[in-house]
Amino acid sequence: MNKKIGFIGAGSMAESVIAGIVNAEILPTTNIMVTNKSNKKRLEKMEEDYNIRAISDTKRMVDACDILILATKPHDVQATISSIKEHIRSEQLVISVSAGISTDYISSLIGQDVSVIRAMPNTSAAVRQSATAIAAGKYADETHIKEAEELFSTIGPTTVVKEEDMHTVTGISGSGPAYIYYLVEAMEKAAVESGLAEETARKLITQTVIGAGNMLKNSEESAGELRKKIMSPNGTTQAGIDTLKRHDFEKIIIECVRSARQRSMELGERE
Ligand SMILES: NC(=O)C1=CN([C@@H]2O[C@H](COP(=O)(O)OP(=O)(O)OC[C@H]3O[C@@H](n4cnc5c(N)ncnc54)[C@H](OP(=O)(O)O)[C@@H]3O)[C@@H](O)[C@H]2O)C=CC1
Ligand SMILES: O=C(O)[C@@H]1CCC=N1
Repeated sequence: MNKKIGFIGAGSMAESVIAGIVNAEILPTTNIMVTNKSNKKRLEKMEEDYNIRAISDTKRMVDACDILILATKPHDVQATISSIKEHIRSEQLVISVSAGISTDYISSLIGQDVSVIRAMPNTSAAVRQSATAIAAGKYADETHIKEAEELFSTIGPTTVVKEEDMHTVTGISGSGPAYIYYLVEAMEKAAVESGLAEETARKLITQTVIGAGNMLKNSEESAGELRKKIMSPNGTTQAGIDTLKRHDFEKIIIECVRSARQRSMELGERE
Protein backbone atom coordinates (compact mmCIF):
# COMPACT_ATOMS: atom_id res chain seq x y z
CA MET A 1 0.00 0.00 0.00
CA ASN A 2 1.34 3.41 -0.89
CA LYS A 3 -1.01 5.71 0.97
CA LYS A 4 -0.63 8.19 3.77
CA ILE A 5 -2.79 7.23 6.70
CA GLY A 6 -3.71 9.63 9.47
CA PHE A 7 -5.16 8.58 12.81
CA ILE A 8 -7.39 11.20 14.42
CA GLY A 9 -7.23 10.06 18.03
CA ALA A 10 -4.27 8.44 19.73
CA GLY A 11 -6.02 6.28 22.30
CA SER A 12 -5.90 2.56 22.95
CA MET A 13 -7.75 1.60 19.77
CA ALA A 14 -5.62 3.79 17.53
CA GLU A 15 -2.50 2.38 19.15
CA SER A 16 -3.63 -1.23 18.68
CA VAL A 17 -4.29 -0.65 14.97
CA ILE A 18 -1.05 1.32 14.52
CA ALA A 19 0.95 -1.44 16.24
CA GLY A 20 -0.59 -4.01 13.90
CA ILE A 21 0.05 -2.01 10.74
CA VAL A 22 3.62 -1.19 11.78
CA ASN A 23 4.32 -4.86 12.56
CA ALA A 24 2.91 -5.89 9.19
CA GLU A 25 5.35 -3.55 7.42
CA ILE A 26 2.91 -2.84 4.58
CA LEU A 27 4.00 0.76 4.26
CA PRO A 28 6.81 2.96 5.53
CA THR A 29 6.12 3.95 9.14
CA THR A 30 6.58 7.59 8.11
CA ASN A 31 3.39 7.20 6.02
CA ILE A 32 1.50 6.71 9.28
CA MET A 33 0.51 9.87 11.12
CA VAL A 34 -1.30 10.40 14.38
CA THR A 35 -2.89 13.34 16.09
CA ASN A 36 -5.00 13.89 19.19
CA LYS A 37 -6.77 16.69 20.99
CA SER A 38 -4.21 17.89 23.52
CA ASN A 39 -2.09 15.14 25.08
CA LYS A 40 1.34 16.00 23.66
CA LYS A 41 3.20 13.47 25.81
CA ARG A 42 1.07 10.68 24.40
CA LEU A 43 1.84 11.77 20.83
CA GLU A 44 5.57 11.93 21.55
CA LYS A 45 5.46 8.45 23.04
CA MET A 46 3.67 7.03 20.02
CA GLU A 47 6.16 8.65 17.67
CA GLU A 48 8.99 7.16 19.69
CA ASP A 49 7.47 3.67 20.08
CA TYR A 50 6.38 3.17 16.46
CA ASN A 51 8.59 5.55 14.51
CA ILE A 52 5.47 7.16 13.05
CA ARG A 53 4.80 10.89 12.62
CA ALA A 54 3.00 12.61 15.47
CA ILE A 55 1.34 15.83 14.32
CA SER A 56 -0.28 18.04 16.95
CA ASP A 57 -2.04 20.21 14.35
CA THR A 58 -4.95 17.97 13.32
CA LYS A 59 -5.85 20.12 10.29
CA ARG A 60 -2.30 19.88 8.97
CA MET A 61 -2.43 16.11 9.34
CA VAL A 62 -5.74 15.92 7.47
CA ASP A 63 -4.18 17.92 4.62
CA ALA A 64 -1.32 15.42 4.39
CA CYS A 65 -3.33 12.17 4.30
CA ASP A 66 -5.13 9.94 1.79
CA ILE A 67 -6.96 7.88 4.39
CA LEU A 68 -8.25 9.27 7.69
CA ILE A 69 -8.98 6.92 10.54
CA LEU A 70 -11.37 8.49 12.98
CA ALA A 71 -10.57 6.97 16.38
CA THR A 72 -12.05 9.36 18.91
CA LYS A 73 -14.71 8.44 21.44
CA PRO A 74 -18.24 8.49 19.95
CA HIS A 75 -19.19 11.64 21.89
CA ASP A 76 -16.18 13.48 20.40
CA VAL A 77 -17.00 12.67 16.77
CA GLN A 78 -19.15 15.74 16.15
CA ALA A 79 -16.63 18.25 17.56
CA THR A 80 -13.74 16.48 15.86
CA ILE A 81 -15.32 16.53 12.40
CA SER A 82 -16.51 20.13 12.84
CA SER A 83 -12.94 21.17 13.51
CA ILE A 84 -11.54 19.55 10.34
CA LYS A 85 -14.41 19.45 7.81
CA GLU A 86 -13.03 22.35 5.76
CA HIS A 87 -9.84 20.32 5.24
CA ILE A 88 -11.45 17.05 4.17
CA ARG A 89 -11.18 16.47 0.42
CA SER A 90 -13.62 14.48 -1.72
CA GLU A 91 -10.94 12.00 -2.84
CA GLN A 92 -10.06 11.05 0.73
CA LEU A 93 -11.40 7.94 2.42
CA VAL A 94 -12.67 8.34 5.98
CA ILE A 95 -12.75 5.20 8.11
CA SER A 96 -14.45 5.46 11.49
CA VAL A 97 -13.95 2.95 14.28
CA SER A 98 -16.27 4.81 16.66
CA ALA A 99 -18.83 2.49 18.23
CA GLY A 100 -22.42 3.19 17.33
CA ILE A 101 -21.77 6.10 14.98
CA SER A 102 -23.29 5.64 11.52
CA THR A 103 -21.65 6.51 8.22
CA ASP A 104 -24.71 8.67 7.36
CA TYR A 105 -24.12 10.78 10.44
CA ILE A 106 -20.43 11.17 9.62
CA SER A 107 -21.29 12.12 6.01
CA SER A 108 -23.81 14.68 7.24
CA LEU A 109 -21.19 16.21 9.55
CA ILE A 110 -18.62 16.36 6.75
CA GLY A 111 -21.21 17.86 4.42
CA GLN A 112 -19.66 16.44 1.24
CA ASP A 113 -20.05 13.15 -0.66
CA VAL A 114 -16.85 11.79 0.86
CA SER A 115 -16.47 8.00 1.06
CA VAL A 116 -16.98 6.76 4.58
CA ILE A 117 -16.37 3.25 5.86
CA ARG A 118 -17.24 2.03 9.32
CA ALA A 119 -14.97 -0.55 10.90
CA MET A 120 -15.16 -2.38 14.18
CA PRO A 121 -11.79 -3.89 15.11
CA ASN A 122 -10.81 -5.02 18.58
CA THR A 123 -7.71 -4.50 20.70
CA SER A 124 -6.22 -7.84 19.60
CA ALA A 125 -5.13 -5.73 16.63
CA ALA A 126 -1.95 -5.12 18.63
CA VAL A 127 -0.94 -8.76 18.04
CA ARG A 128 -2.51 -8.85 14.58
CA GLN A 129 -5.41 -11.01 15.78
CA SER A 130 -8.29 -8.56 15.57
CA ALA A 131 -11.66 -9.70 14.27
CA THR A 132 -12.61 -6.66 12.22
CA ALA A 133 -16.01 -6.05 10.67
CA ILE A 134 -16.28 -3.53 7.87
CA ALA A 135 -19.38 -1.79 6.46
CA ALA A 136 -19.64 0.69 3.62
CA GLY A 137 -21.45 3.99 3.78
CA LYS A 138 -23.55 5.23 0.84
CA TYR A 139 -20.66 7.06 -0.87
CA ALA A 140 -18.21 4.19 -0.52
CA ASP A 141 -17.82 1.68 -3.33
CA GLU A 142 -16.13 -1.68 -3.79
CA THR A 143 -12.71 -0.02 -4.19
CA HIS A 144 -13.05 1.64 -0.79
CA ILE A 145 -14.13 -1.61 0.83
CA LYS A 146 -11.09 -3.32 -0.73
CA GLU A 147 -8.85 -0.53 0.55
CA ALA A 148 -10.26 -0.85 4.07
CA GLU A 149 -9.92 -4.62 3.92
CA GLU A 150 -6.32 -4.32 2.79
CA LEU A 151 -5.56 -2.02 5.68
CA PHE A 152 -7.41 -3.91 8.40
CA SER A 153 -6.30 -7.33 7.17
CA THR A 154 -2.86 -6.37 8.48
CA ILE A 155 -4.30 -6.66 11.99
CA GLY A 156 -6.30 -9.87 11.54
CA PRO A 157 -9.14 -11.33 9.47
CA THR A 158 -11.79 -8.94 8.15
CA THR A 159 -15.48 -9.55 7.48
CA VAL A 160 -17.72 -7.29 5.42
CA VAL A 161 -21.15 -6.84 7.02
CA LYS A 162 -24.25 -4.73 6.46
CA GLU A 163 -24.04 -1.51 8.42
CA GLU A 164 -27.24 -2.33 10.32
CA ASP A 165 -25.41 -5.34 11.82
CA MET A 166 -22.62 -3.21 13.25
CA HIS A 167 -24.32 -2.84 16.66
CA THR A 168 -24.46 -6.62 17.06
CA VAL A 169 -20.88 -6.96 15.82
CA THR A 170 -19.77 -4.41 18.41
CA GLY A 171 -21.52 -6.47 21.11
CA ILE A 172 -19.67 -9.65 20.15
CA SER A 173 -16.26 -8.92 18.64
CA GLY A 174 -15.63 -5.25 19.46
CA SER A 175 -16.27 -5.74 23.16
CA GLY A 176 -15.71 -9.50 23.09
CA PRO A 177 -12.06 -9.61 24.18
CA ALA A 178 -13.08 -7.93 27.44
CA TYR A 179 -15.58 -10.72 28.19
CA ILE A 180 -12.85 -13.30 27.66
CA TYR A 181 -10.43 -11.34 29.89
CA TYR A 182 -13.11 -11.16 32.59
CA LEU A 183 -13.55 -14.92 32.39
CA VAL A 184 -9.78 -15.37 32.65
CA GLU A 185 -9.62 -13.03 35.65
CA ALA A 186 -12.23 -15.15 37.42
CA MET A 187 -10.49 -18.44 36.55
CA GLU A 188 -7.17 -17.05 37.79
CA LYS A 189 -8.80 -15.95 41.02
CA ALA A 190 -10.30 -19.41 41.55
CA ALA A 191 -6.96 -21.10 40.86
CA VAL A 192 -5.01 -18.81 43.20
CA GLU A 193 -7.63 -19.21 45.92
CA SER A 194 -7.07 -22.95 45.64
CA GLY A 195 -3.33 -22.48 46.18
CA LEU A 196 -1.93 -22.47 42.64
CA ALA A 197 0.85 -19.97 41.95
CA GLU A 198 -0.47 -16.96 40.02
CA GLU A 199 2.13 -17.35 37.27
CA THR A 200 1.30 -21.04 36.81
CA ALA A 201 -2.43 -20.29 36.69
CA ARG A 202 -1.90 -17.55 34.13
CA LYS A 203 0.26 -19.73 31.90
CA LEU A 204 -2.19 -22.64 31.95
CA ILE A 205 -5.30 -20.50 31.45
CA THR A 206 -3.74 -18.44 28.66
CA GLN A 207 -2.81 -21.56 26.72
CA THR A 208 -6.28 -22.97 27.39
CA VAL A 209 -7.86 -19.89 25.75
CA ILE A 210 -5.43 -20.01 22.82
CA GLY A 211 -6.03 -23.76 22.38
CA ALA A 212 -9.82 -23.40 22.50
CA GLY A 213 -9.62 -20.51 20.02
CA ASN A 214 -7.55 -22.59 17.62
CA MET A 215 -9.96 -25.50 17.97
CA LEU A 216 -12.89 -23.22 17.14
CA LYS A 217 -11.01 -21.92 14.12
CA ASN A 218 -9.67 -25.20 12.77
CA SER A 219 -12.24 -27.81 13.72
CA GLU A 220 -15.32 -28.65 11.65
CA GLU A 221 -17.27 -29.03 14.86
CA SER A 222 -19.43 -26.39 16.52
CA ALA A 223 -18.63 -24.88 19.92
CA GLY A 224 -21.36 -27.04 21.44
CA GLU A 225 -19.94 -30.24 19.94
CA LEU A 226 -16.43 -29.37 21.09
CA ARG A 227 -17.74 -28.69 24.59
CA LYS A 228 -19.62 -31.99 24.75
CA LYS A 229 -16.44 -33.89 23.83
CA ILE A 230 -14.79 -32.59 27.01
CA MET A 231 -17.73 -33.46 29.22
CA SER A 232 -17.40 -37.06 30.39
CA PRO A 233 -20.66 -38.16 32.02
CA ASN A 234 -20.49 -37.24 35.67
CA GLY A 235 -16.93 -35.97 35.23
CA THR A 236 -15.22 -32.75 36.26
CA THR A 237 -16.36 -30.65 33.30
CA GLN A 238 -19.94 -31.76 33.81
CA ALA A 239 -19.68 -30.57 37.42
CA GLY A 240 -18.34 -27.18 36.28
CA ILE A 241 -20.87 -26.71 33.46
CA ASP A 242 -23.77 -27.78 35.71
CA THR A 243 -22.78 -24.97 38.07
CA LEU A 244 -22.71 -22.48 35.18
CA LYS A 245 -26.15 -23.71 34.09
CA ARG A 246 -27.53 -23.42 37.61
CA HIS A 247 -26.40 -19.79 37.61
CA ASP A 248 -27.94 -19.09 34.18
CA PHE A 249 -24.60 -18.59 32.41
CA GLU A 250 -26.16 -18.71 28.94
CA LYS A 251 -28.84 -16.17 29.85
CA ILE A 252 -26.24 -13.87 31.41
CA ILE A 253 -24.02 -13.96 28.33
CA ILE A 254 -26.99 -13.33 26.03
CA GLU A 255 -27.94 -10.36 28.23
CA CYS A 256 -24.33 -9.17 28.18
CA VAL A 257 -24.18 -9.12 24.36
CA ARG A 258 -27.65 -7.52 24.17
CA SER A 259 -26.60 -4.77 26.58
CA ALA A 260 -23.48 -3.99 24.57
CA ARG A 261 -25.54 -3.94 21.36
CA GLN A 262 -28.11 -1.69 23.00
CA ARG A 263 -25.37 0.66 24.21
CA SER A 264 -23.95 0.83 20.70
CA MET A 265 -27.42 1.86 19.46
CA GLU A 266 -27.65 4.51 22.19
CA LEU A 267 -24.23 5.90 21.24
CA GLY A 268 -25.61 6.35 17.73
CA GLU A 269 -28.80 8.00 18.96
CA ARG A 270 -27.06 11.27 19.79
CA GLU A 271 -26.88 11.77 16.01
N1 LIG B 1 -11.09 0.23 22.91
C1 LIG B 1 -11.62 -0.70 22.14
O1 LIG B 1 -11.50 -1.91 22.40
C2 LIG B 1 -12.35 -0.33 20.91
C3 LIG B 1 -12.70 0.97 20.67
N2 LIG B 1 -13.37 1.30 19.54
C4 LIG B 1 -13.72 2.69 19.29
O2 LIG B 1 -12.52 3.41 19.15
C5 LIG B 1 -12.73 4.75 19.53
C6 LIG B 1 -11.59 5.20 20.40
O3 LIG B 1 -11.60 4.43 21.58
P1 LIG B 1 -10.35 4.44 22.56
O4 LIG B 1 -9.09 4.37 21.77
O5 LIG B 1 -10.64 3.41 23.58
O6 LIG B 1 -10.51 5.94 23.18
P2 LIG B 1 -9.42 6.81 23.96
O7 LIG B 1 -10.20 7.66 24.92
O8 LIG B 1 -8.34 5.95 24.47
O9 LIG B 1 -8.84 7.79 22.82
C7 LIG B 1 -9.57 8.81 22.23
C8 LIG B 1 -8.61 9.71 21.48
O10 LIG B 1 -9.35 10.69 20.77
C9 LIG B 1 -8.64 11.93 20.87
N3 LIG B 1 -9.52 13.07 20.57
C10 LIG B 1 -10.62 13.50 21.23
N4 LIG B 1 -11.13 14.61 20.63
C11 LIG B 1 -10.33 14.87 19.57
C12 LIG B 1 -10.31 15.91 18.59
N5 LIG B 1 -11.25 16.88 18.57
N6 LIG B 1 -9.32 15.88 17.65
C13 LIG B 1 -8.38 14.93 17.65
N7 LIG B 1 -8.35 13.92 18.58
C14 LIG B 1 -9.30 13.90 19.52
C15 LIG B 1 -8.13 11.93 22.28
O11 LIG B 1 -7.10 12.92 22.44
P3 LIG B 1 -6.66 13.48 23.90
O12 LIG B 1 -6.13 12.31 24.67
O13 LIG B 1 -5.62 14.50 23.59
O14 LIG B 1 -7.91 14.06 24.51
C16 LIG B 1 -7.62 10.48 22.36
O15 LIG B 1 -6.35 10.38 21.79
C17 LIG B 1 -14.07 4.82 20.23
O16 LIG B 1 -14.98 5.48 19.41
C18 LIG B 1 -14.47 3.38 20.43
O17 LIG B 1 -15.86 3.21 20.28
C19 LIG B 1 -13.65 0.38 18.57
C20 LIG B 1 -13.32 -0.92 18.74
C21 LIG B 1 -12.70 -1.41 19.96
O1 LIG C 1 -16.46 -0.12 24.96
C1 LIG C 1 -16.51 0.55 23.93
O2 LIG C 1 -17.31 1.49 23.80
C2 LIG C 1 -15.60 0.19 22.80
C3 LIG C 1 -16.34 -0.20 21.56
C4 LIG C 1 -16.00 -1.64 21.30
C5 LIG C 1 -15.06 -1.96 22.33
N1 LIG C 1 -14.84 -0.99 23.12
